[in-house]
Amino acid sequence: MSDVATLERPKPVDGPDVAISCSVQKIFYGAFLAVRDSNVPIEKGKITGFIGPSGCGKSTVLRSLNRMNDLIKGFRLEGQVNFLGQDIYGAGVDPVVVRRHIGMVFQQPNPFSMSIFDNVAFGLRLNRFKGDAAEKVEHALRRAALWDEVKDKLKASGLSLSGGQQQRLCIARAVATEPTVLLMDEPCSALDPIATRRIEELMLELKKDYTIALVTHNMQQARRVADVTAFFSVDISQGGRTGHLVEIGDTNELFDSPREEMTKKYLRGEFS
Ligand SMILES: Nc1ncnc2c1ncn2[C@@H]1O[C@H](COP(=O)(O)OP(=O)(O)OP(=O)(O)O)[C@@H](O)[C@H]1O
Repeated sequence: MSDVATLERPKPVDGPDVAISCSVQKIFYGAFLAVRDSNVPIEKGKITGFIGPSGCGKSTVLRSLNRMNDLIKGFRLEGQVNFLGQDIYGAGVDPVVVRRHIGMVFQQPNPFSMSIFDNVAFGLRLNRFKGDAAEKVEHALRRAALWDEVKDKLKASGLSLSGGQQQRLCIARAVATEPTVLLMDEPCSALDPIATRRIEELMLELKKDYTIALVTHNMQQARRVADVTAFFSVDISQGGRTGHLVEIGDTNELFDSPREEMTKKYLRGEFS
């Protein structure tokens, strides 16, 4: 019998401390069952890290939290994702509005080919912001710990910045619209160790104002920054490759005394 078969189905978690209650029964890409049975509460004011082997569905689940997967042909979610009690997949819910409240930072820094200022102001314009854009842009750049480095060259192209600066620019762009939650999909994987540390410090700073969900390949990074860690794995027992949540809990507890045998094996490096 596989480890998977012995696991109980986790129960959906909701409540006043939960910003996003994610209750996935199944996620398909076309006919392919990519993720099953994964209930992942994203707690307010905390960093929740998603770890697990390649292909276990970390990014798929993360992108489901703000309907980013809607853009992928064949994507289908069975289950429910509630943001502050509202079903984000409910009839009449505008995904653009969802993404204003639940922003995203991607693996590769992806500034637009426009000035530093315009990169940050982009989301404001998209959301028809009528107030003082300069003030908002400065505030966002300060929140992303980039202001001092770019304040004298706001008209320079965002693409002229270093990789680490570009990623902080993308974080500034994401926070400019004042979201409640930030989804970060391996935000440091393209960065050197110094730029990575900088982003990690920034995440710890940002969690004072934002709830964060973070996909990371780097278990040490999860240990350093995540308050809560969700471990996903891949079920190959039925001939497929379906990802699923194995366990979620306090980061130190998950790393030091995991409940599930599969988590123990992964942490011991027995599979990757
Ligand atoms: N756009 C897509 N179309 C079809 N299948 C996809 C798509 N995106 C992901 N998948 C598949 O869904 C499964 C989960 O992928 P996902 O990227 O979510 O995993 P992951 O845990 O984030 O992987 P990694 O750590 O390698 O980035 C994989 O089998 C992957 O091949």
